[in-house]
Amino acid sequence: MPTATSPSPNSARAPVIQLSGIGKTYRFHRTRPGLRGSIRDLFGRQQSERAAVADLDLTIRSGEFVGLLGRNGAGKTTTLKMLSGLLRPSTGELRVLGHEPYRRGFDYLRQIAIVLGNKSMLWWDVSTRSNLELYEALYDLDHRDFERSVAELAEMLGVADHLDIPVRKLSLGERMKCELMLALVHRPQVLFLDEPTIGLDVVSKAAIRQFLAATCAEQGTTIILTSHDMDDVEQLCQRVVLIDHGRLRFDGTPEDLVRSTRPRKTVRCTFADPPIESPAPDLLPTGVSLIDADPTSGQLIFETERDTVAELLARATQWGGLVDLEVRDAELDDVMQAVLSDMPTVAGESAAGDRR
Ligand SMILES: Nc1ncnc2c1ncn2[C@@H]1O[C@H](COP(=O)(O)OP(=O)(O)OP(=O)(O)O)[C@@H](O)[C@H]1O
Repeated sequence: MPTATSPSPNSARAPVIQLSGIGKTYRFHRTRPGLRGSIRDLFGRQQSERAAVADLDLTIRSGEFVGLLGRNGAGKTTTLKMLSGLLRPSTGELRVLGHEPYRRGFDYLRQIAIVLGNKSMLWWDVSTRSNLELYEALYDLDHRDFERSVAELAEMLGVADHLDIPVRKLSLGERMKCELMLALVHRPQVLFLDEPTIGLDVVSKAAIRQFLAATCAEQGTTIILTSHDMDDVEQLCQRVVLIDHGRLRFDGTPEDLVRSTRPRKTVRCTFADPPIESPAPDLLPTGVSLIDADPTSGQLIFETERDTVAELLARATQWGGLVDLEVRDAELDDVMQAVLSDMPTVAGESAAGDRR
């Protein structure tokens, strides 16, 4: 399990988001089971608390596209909610664009946007255009700038034909694109995305990823994304921040995460006529292992240290009949699976007092 943090590749740019010792503890009450339990609850409820985020230090710079990763319950949404001002941190100092987000000052809100994949910000009974016009009034946008933004966003997202249809009649993919339009119509500097591609088909996912990549690259928008879809992360994020039980476990590039977790390379050799199914270990360079052999397709798959790849390729060429080969790092998906299954599953909950 990697614990190291590596410096951001964008360290020359201005910090936009700064978290120092940020923690969030939820307080809630537990209900007792059964009728007797409900009656006892009337006279005093069991209080509990859960530390969802603890001691988080992080700096994110202008124009970065950062993936906030972790398994279910790791504290990603809580972190995004603190960043966007929906929640106030219990401890620590948090600044986004120089503002304390929880104050929800208008100056701050007009510079950010949040898109929650499982919660709509659009008003369902009216069209997307009406929703956009509401935002135009809310943010007091210049009408010509607004029209230009709407036209550009609609073209980039391919939703020009859907703008005048009531939101409830849109498909999930169409609605998600309209959610993004609504979030970006006032040209925010920072965009928070919580699972924006959840439940979408491959075509819609690809369109949204392309749009987000262009928004970050062309507009310079700083984007923080949480997603369980590692293709989102691999294709979009220059940096990944891995949290577990609300604590920072890794901060670096996706490539660094892969290398520090699964440093070995996979070499897939395809032979016209597979020469060996289970090669004797002395046929392979030291440190190379055969992890799969498929005589039907003629494929042999090896795992090897980086510096043994060339030697393995030289041997494979000598075996004859080599028609194709592929050398690659482990997939981010496999890496995340390895990293997450490595982490202990303790619940960060404690009784805060029992007012019986
Ligand atoms: N309002 C709340 N009251 C009490 N506990 C909460 C509340 N909201 C979240 N939690 C708890 O805080 C922890 C972190 O939740 P959070 O939603 O931030 O996780 P997450 O990483 O976004 O998970 P997922 O990937 O499943 O969305 C979880 O254990 C969750 O049960």
